[in-house]
Amino acid sequence: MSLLEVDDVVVQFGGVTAVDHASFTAEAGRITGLIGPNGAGKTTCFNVISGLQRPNHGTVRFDGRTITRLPVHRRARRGMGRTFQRLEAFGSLTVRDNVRVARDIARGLGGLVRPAAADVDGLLERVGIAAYADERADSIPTGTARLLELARCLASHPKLLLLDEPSSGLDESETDAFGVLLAQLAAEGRAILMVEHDMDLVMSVCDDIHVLDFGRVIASGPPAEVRANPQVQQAYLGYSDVDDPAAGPDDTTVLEAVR
Ligand SMILES: Nc1ncnc2c1ncn2[C@@H]1O[C@H](COP(=O)(O)OP(=O)(O)OP(=O)(O)O)[C@@H](O)[C@H]1O
Repeated sequence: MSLLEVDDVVVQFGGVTAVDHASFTAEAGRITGLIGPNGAGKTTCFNVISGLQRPNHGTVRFDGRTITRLPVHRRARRGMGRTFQRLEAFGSLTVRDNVRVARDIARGLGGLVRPAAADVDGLLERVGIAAYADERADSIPTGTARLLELARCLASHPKLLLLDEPSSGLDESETDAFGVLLAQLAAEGRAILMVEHDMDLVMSVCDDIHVLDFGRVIASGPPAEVRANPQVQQAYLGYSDVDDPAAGPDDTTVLEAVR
């Protein structure tokens, strides 16, 4: 059984079908990519999983239980953590205090079993931003702020990490370090589900990838299989090297060109 199961989910906004009978999973100990062109429905799927958006149809199961109608805070209590495309840190607090607040909120959500207090400085060290501990959160670079979001998320000991464009704002070497960190976080047993536009990162760190297009899952599988899928190439660039093998770049370039 997968830690997260999204089953036949439909979300409609008026006449727009943002998610169209989408089914996919994320497994403990693995990094799963959710990719697709702009407007494909990735953020809406994240909202359905985290409880911000009620689906018109379909089911979300987490850790063996149906959570489709569970409010956000109860999902968090069960072990779901999320970072957002838009940064959510408290700008006037220091980086360290931001993580401290996240930790304290998570402990407050703890219900019968309060999670152990996370080691705040240890978390800053872990995501590589200890040098910014005493800086105000609104004064740090965007890439660092994304790592702060990750540290805040980790402070609640999530079983599932939902990461929305976590690498945007990171430079190349920071992205490489981030990839290593993700692999470690997954190896410790967490499930990571990531929406990410950096195809190099997606292809190098993900164990499984689901591709959305117009709200539908058009491909699921390991990176090499997804990268070679003509429907995926078509969805991204309106080009398939199966239609005309001589017409375009090789499939690595096709996906890299999306960035
Ligand atoms: N609250 C809303 N009201 C109306 N339409 C919406 C709403 N949220 C999303 N949509 C529409 O649903 C579709 C899917 O949007 P969504 O933001 O989930 O896509 P996405 O894959 O995350 O895109 P991006 O990569 O640009 O963030 C789009 O057509 C979008 O315009």
